[in-house]
Amino acid sequence: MEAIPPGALTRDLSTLLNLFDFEESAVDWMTKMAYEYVASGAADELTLRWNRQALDAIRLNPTVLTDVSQLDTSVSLFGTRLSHPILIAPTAYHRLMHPEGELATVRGAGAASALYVVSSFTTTPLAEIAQRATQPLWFQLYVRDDRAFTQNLIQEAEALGYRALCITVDTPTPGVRNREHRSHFKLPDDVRTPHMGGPLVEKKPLTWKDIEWIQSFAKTPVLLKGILNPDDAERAVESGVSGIIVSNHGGRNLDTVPATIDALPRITERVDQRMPILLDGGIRRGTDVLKAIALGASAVLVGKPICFGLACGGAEGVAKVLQILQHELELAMALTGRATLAGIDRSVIWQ
Ligand SMILES: Cc1cc2nc3c(=O)[nH]c(=O)nc-3n(C[C@H](O)[C@H](O)[C@H](O)COP(=O)(O)O)c2cc1C
Ligand SMILES: CCCCC(=O)C(=O)O
Repeated sequence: MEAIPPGALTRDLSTLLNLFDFEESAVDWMTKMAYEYVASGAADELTLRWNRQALDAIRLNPTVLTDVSQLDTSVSLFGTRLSHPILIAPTAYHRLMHPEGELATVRGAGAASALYVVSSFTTTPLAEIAQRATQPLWFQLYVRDDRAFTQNLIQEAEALGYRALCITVDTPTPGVRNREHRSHFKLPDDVRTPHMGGPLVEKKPLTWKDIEWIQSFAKTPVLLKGILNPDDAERAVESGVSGIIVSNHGGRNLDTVPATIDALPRITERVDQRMPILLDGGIRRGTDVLKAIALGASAVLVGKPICFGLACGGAEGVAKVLQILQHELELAMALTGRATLAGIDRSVIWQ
């Protein structure tokens, strides 16, 4: 790994005003390999681009002269009250982005009152993250062929106070990652993943039977991360899981699947309030959060911007990314005449 640039922990973030600024600045603070790993999408990166383009293409239909003097962005998920609906998506290898890795992320989450979904590929032990958490944590699970290992990992996370389990179901294999390969992605020797051992090279298929098996002993709510197909959403309801995350893995797995915001309305319709739906993919502006909620999401997650925030400024960078998005959401609510998240319905979308 190249040396961490001098002053890495004290750089000035005041000129970074939105999430795109963070991405642009992060290029200067990351190794080429780390930047390519985070920023790239699968194959021709069509889905990666569509995630953004589809959000941009949605126009808003504001209501004027409503009382927006008291904005309330809070939401309850599985019995936990959150002060805003913007969660940290699980992303691997934070020590590749900043020397403090996940310990910086969890401090940033605390400063921004954000729920943090910790990746199976964390480069910091789950216990150390939990020790420093002041906001709720969830755990993202990659199911390994060794099911006893998986069961132990789930039980370890639960015992440490992780409050929900997000099982990633869209990655029977990683996708075509040309940019990652071109930059010769390899974890530096001093960056380890204490809960995963090696990379994902699983042979035993993960199926609905495994989801039932996990639910037979899991004590915390189980969510499926990576649903795009309404039939799968229906099956998820039938399988008794507590929620789903509509996700195309940030455009990193199967290229040419639709933007998540385009997949959301059909899933919302099919699920018909039977469980909460979360969404990630391309959320960069407060208006994006508002659009996702209008189309049926209870909350959203952000992936790449958190990695870029971490690279630009450790905990402070993570907190600032989240605070910007949260503030932009408040402005979007005030300007569309919606004082609460419950008030953000489809009528806020220009049809
Ligand atoms: C660098 C990086 C690493 C990721 N690692 C994981 C992971 O370990 N587990 C997982 O379920 N998803 C992982 N994801 C996918 C994210 O959880 C999320 O679905 C996606 O990044 C959301 O899109 P966005 O980056 O446009 O916000 C990763 C994404 C990125 C960019
Ligand atoms: C095999 C997946 C590793 C982490 C991940 O989910 C990602 O890079 O998107």
